[in-house]
Amino acid sequence: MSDISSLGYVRIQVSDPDAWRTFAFDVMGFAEGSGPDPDALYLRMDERHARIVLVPGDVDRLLGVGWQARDQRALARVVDTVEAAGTPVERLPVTDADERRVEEAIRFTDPCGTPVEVFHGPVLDHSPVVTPHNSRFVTDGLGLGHAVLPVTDMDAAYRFYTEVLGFLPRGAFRLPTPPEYGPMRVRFMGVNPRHHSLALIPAGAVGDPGLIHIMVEVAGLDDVGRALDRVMAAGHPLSATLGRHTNDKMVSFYVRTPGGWDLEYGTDGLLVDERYYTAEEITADSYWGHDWSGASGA
Ligand SMILES: Cc1ccc(O)c(O)c1CC[C@@H]1C(=O)CC[C@]2(C)C(=O)CC[C@@H]12
Ligand SMILES: [Fe+2]
Repeated sequence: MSDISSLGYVRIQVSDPDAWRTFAFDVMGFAEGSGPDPDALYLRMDERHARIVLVPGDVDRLLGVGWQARDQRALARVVDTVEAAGTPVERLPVTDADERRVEEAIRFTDPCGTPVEVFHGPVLDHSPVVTPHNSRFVTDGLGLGHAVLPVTDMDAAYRFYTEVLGFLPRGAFRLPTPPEYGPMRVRFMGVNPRHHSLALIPAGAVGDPGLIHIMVEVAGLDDVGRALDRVMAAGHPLSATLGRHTNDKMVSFYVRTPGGWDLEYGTDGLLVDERYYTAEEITADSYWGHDWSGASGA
């Protein structure tokens, strides 16, 4: 198994924090978390201080994808294997670890330039998780959700995550592109029963924001439906309508965030049993729905 246990947090720079405040709390129903930066927005989902940290800045840009290791020994093994693979690793100073509300963290960039952090020892917030619309987020043992990243070199990135970091392949989706381009695949990887905590999508270049989407899971279809009602009422554009995916079986919709990337908001995700799972290639992204044509809501 991987020394990575789950997707712990994401840190993202945002150019329009005012729009984000309303979007995150009033519309998407995150609880307001806490943290040291009075200008940052802390999106809380569970007993962590924050799962999504939004830092105001000049452009919208992914600052770090934070992967959780079980303990300090697992983190030390990650340092060794990443350095042995030829990637320099930076140990974060205590002030940076404190800011992230973790005991210890490291940072490096993956082969396509995505900023990656690995940490252990999250500091918990035991106060009740009071979400504005009573949504309950599903994170126990599964992490915050999944991140989907654009990659310029799929083979290098896929090898790095699976062979260096030990992510488990959880199948692929062959994109419907003309045969002369050769096969282009979205690749999915997991580190726990959540079907995928990471997906990689082929991209010509990785420009800002450096992030395709973040998925968060809520406990029931009513949480998804009521969030969708609020999204439509607030006039946020849908990137994809409600639908059910063929691989993780999740019912979700995708809304364009003020940061120029999508938030996937879903429920009923598959829990993979590693004893029986074998990686597979899906031929459609969804059983129904997930209309990406932009006709609705945009
Ligand atoms: C196929 C799939 C299964 C489960 C997911 O959580 C998930 O995000 C996806 C990807 C959906 C979709 C796709 O397959 C084609 C390429 C798309 C449109 C993108 O560029 C972002 C989302 C991708
Ligand atoms: Fe997704």
